[in-house]
Amino acid sequence: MPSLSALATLLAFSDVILGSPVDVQKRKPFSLGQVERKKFVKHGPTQMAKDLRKHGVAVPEAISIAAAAGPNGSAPAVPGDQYDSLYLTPVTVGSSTLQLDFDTGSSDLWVFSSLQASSQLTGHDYYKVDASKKVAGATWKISYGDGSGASGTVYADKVVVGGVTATSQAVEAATSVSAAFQRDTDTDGLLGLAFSSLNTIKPTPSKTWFDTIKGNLPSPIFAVTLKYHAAGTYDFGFIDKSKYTGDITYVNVDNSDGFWGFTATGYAVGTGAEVKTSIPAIGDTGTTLLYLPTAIVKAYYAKVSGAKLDSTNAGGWVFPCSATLPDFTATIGGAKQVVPGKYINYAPLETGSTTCFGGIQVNDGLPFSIFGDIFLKSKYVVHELSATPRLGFAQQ
Ligand SMILES: Cc1noc(C)c1CN(C)Cc1cc2n(n1)CCN(c1cc(N)ncn1)C2
Repeated sequence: MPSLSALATLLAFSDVILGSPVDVQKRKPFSLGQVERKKFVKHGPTQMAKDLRKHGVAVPEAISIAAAAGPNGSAPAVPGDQYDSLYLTPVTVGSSTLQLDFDTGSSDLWVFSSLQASSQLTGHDYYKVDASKKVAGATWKISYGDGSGASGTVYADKVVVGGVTATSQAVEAATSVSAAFQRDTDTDGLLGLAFSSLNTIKPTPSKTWFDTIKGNLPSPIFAVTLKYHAAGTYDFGFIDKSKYTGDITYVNVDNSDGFWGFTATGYAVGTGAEVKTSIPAIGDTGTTLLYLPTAIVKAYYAKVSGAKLDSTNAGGWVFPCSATLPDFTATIGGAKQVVPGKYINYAPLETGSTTCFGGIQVNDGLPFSIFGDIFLKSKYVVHELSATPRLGFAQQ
């Protein structure tokens, strides 16, 4: 077994020793300016593993183990309230540690900041901006599906998640946030994990944190393990077999609109037969519920005693909190993904109410279905940001 230093030497001359055939174009002499990459901290074994793989050389176990222990990271996803309305993860931004909502349905890393009126900051941790890090002329403004939103200016600063550091990440410092965010004193901002094409910074969009650091991971992946009324994890750069059962089923992603898009091919309610139908959808950790076509939602609540659509008072499908809810199954990549019925009771309409709001609601007005937290919290979901992006689903 060659030593790590021997492998380092090997790799230092890998282009020569491995003799990878090089197709040298006949061209005029030219020189390429070297620009040092400052964006992240390198990890030797990870780089070795990548270089060996690039040249088709089997990666020795010692390197694989060292790489797996490399700059990959794991961070907790803690429910923001007793109903799993959202999940929060600690992130170091500059010199502040903030609780951010990791959102695979958007692509801005924005934070409450010292630029806001102090009245907006009550109950929040916030980013203390450093004028020397301001990105001149850059602004941002984001609006979400529920009408909430925020806007502000941009700073280039250190952002650390689960021990993985981006040394100069675009940090979107809020100058103003909507009332919903002001009221939600648990959330100090969002960290977007959709595709960078959705980033709202003007005049030049920036990369998401994951896009910034993915090249320094053993693999360009992150895995989402949200849990029912419990803390889960966001893992970066590795797959943790202890977090799922059975196999991971992969599907190709359509990211043409910047989302983690996929198509489910059928559904079932409870023990009923599968109904084969195409369900265009996105995975979205920033959305609380599971939004589906009206026909599917009606078929589901037809099996719930006392369920009704109360658009006026409740804004959706409700049922007696005592109701027994059937499981919901979506077929994705040929695999049956089951959501336990009890996960589909989101919350009482208000504290003490005996009427509960459904975790499955209609996707009216949306161009696709949204597989939000109600679906995700029974799954282990691998997000692979490779040349052809993929999603992998497994049962927790
Ligand atoms: C939500 C929520 N529910 O109960 C509480 C508390 C909250 C958080 N609170 C009200 C404030 C808030 C509003 C939003 N968020 N947080 C997260 C981003 N939002 C998204 C993301 C996305 N991918 N898709 C749609 N909207 C809207």
